[in-house]
Amino acid sequence: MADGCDCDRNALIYQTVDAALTLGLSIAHPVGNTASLPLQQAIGRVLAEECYSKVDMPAFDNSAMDGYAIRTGDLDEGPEFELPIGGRMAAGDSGVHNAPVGSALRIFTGAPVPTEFDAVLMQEDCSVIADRIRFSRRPKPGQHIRRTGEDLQVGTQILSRGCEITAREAAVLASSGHGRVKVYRKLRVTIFSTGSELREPDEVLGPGQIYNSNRYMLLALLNKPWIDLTDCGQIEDDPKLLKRVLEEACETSDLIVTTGGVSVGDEDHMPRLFKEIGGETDVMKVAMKPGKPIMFGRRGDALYVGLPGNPVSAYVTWQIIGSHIMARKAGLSHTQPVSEQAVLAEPLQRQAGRQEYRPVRIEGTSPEGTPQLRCLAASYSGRVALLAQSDGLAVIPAEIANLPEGHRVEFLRFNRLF
Ligand SMILES: Nc1nc2c(c(=O)[nH]1)N[C@H]1C(S)=C(S)[C@@H](COP(=O)(O)OP(=O)(O)OC[C@H]3O[C@@H](n4cnc5c(N)ncnc54)[C@H](O)[C@@H]3O)O[C@H]1N2
Ligand code: MOO
Repeated sequence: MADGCDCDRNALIYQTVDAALTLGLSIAHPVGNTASLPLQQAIGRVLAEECYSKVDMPAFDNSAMDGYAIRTGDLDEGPEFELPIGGRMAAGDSGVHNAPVGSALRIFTGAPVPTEFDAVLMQEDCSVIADRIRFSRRPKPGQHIRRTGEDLQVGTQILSRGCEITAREAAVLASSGHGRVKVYRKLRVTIFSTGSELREPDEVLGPGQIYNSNRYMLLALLNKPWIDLTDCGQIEDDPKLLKRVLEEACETSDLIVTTGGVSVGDEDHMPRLFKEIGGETDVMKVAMKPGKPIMFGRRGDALYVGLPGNPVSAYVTWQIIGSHIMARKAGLSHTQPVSEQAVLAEPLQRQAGRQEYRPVRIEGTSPEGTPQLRCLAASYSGRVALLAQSDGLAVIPAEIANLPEGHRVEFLRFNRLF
């Protein structure tokens, strides 16, 4: 399949993926504004402050089990032990009790353990006869008691600035007494797809027309609680129109993401138009496959990322470069993709020159537990159906052309990308 991807004559004048990414991150300053929100409204947003626990966790000594609290000093030699039940303590009780010395306290999980009691017996280990308990194993002092502050002490840092408040962060914030938190304001992102050939998936296609897949791919990729998205849909390859939409988007957005029109054809207007509206271009071409014509730059505080039109190229360039620029701009601190090691299930020959991100499927697992990858096609930048059949991207360094079966490669799983 001819897809415009195999011309590497100019690869040496292109920027490397690492250099482009470093540059992109250096120009993506987090949005300045922050807001203090009630925790329930802050869920999904990006934390804009360091958070410290406001309480000891646990806040008081409490029982880890339903059973009986006792004083180990009350026990005689054994082998059988017996104590009267002298009181009762449930979760939410204050911890004040009237159990006389030498008696056990009926207790439930989460209930305060009064200081004079030093062990809790699980009820499964006791038999209850009338109002007495009998048990045969001597409990260790401290058994089944969760001590004040053993999880976290008041003042300990629980979260760093720049994390996304997902379920785990929300839980620790709530448990440590944070009813409000400071978050970055939502990132204002505008998207549009350039191309006169594009139609919506519910329309009838005319000659030379295709369905716009990049629009829906970006809508899905940018569906984040910390993004305020403006979708301008499809824009014809009309320079005047494209220029107006791009200029307006630069005035109202922190980030503009477009697809198509960044290559060298007569209808590829975006680099020139961005310059004409006063934009400064930082990167024009990257030595990556797919996706060598990716551009990004800035105009005032707004960043512009122009992705190539080919759908797989657009997806890959977004995942490898664009998404990290966006994440940094939104205030997120962890922006690098998480990769793992894998091996090729078959040999691979290719043309060296560009760092390649090839769609692969996990075929099996090696005896050492490493995923074995099968490459689905050598030429794929327009084959969007392939993405849905793949598990991730195998990263092939620019200088390598021949990779034998079993060769180790870096593997980016789709479900660990943005
Ligand atoms: N002479 C050269 N031609 C091309 C080069 C080159 O270096 N020299 N690079 C090729 C590579 S690589 C790519 S990738 C494409 C990128 O071109 P553009 O970003 O300008 O994209 P378009 O030409 O607008 O579209 C390319 C291709 O993708 C289809 N497309 C565009 N938008 C969508 C969409 N929203 N949904 C689905 N498909 C879309 C479009 O119809 C084209 O087939 O340039 C090569 N050419
Ligand atoms: O078809 Mo191109 O190399 O992917 O961006």
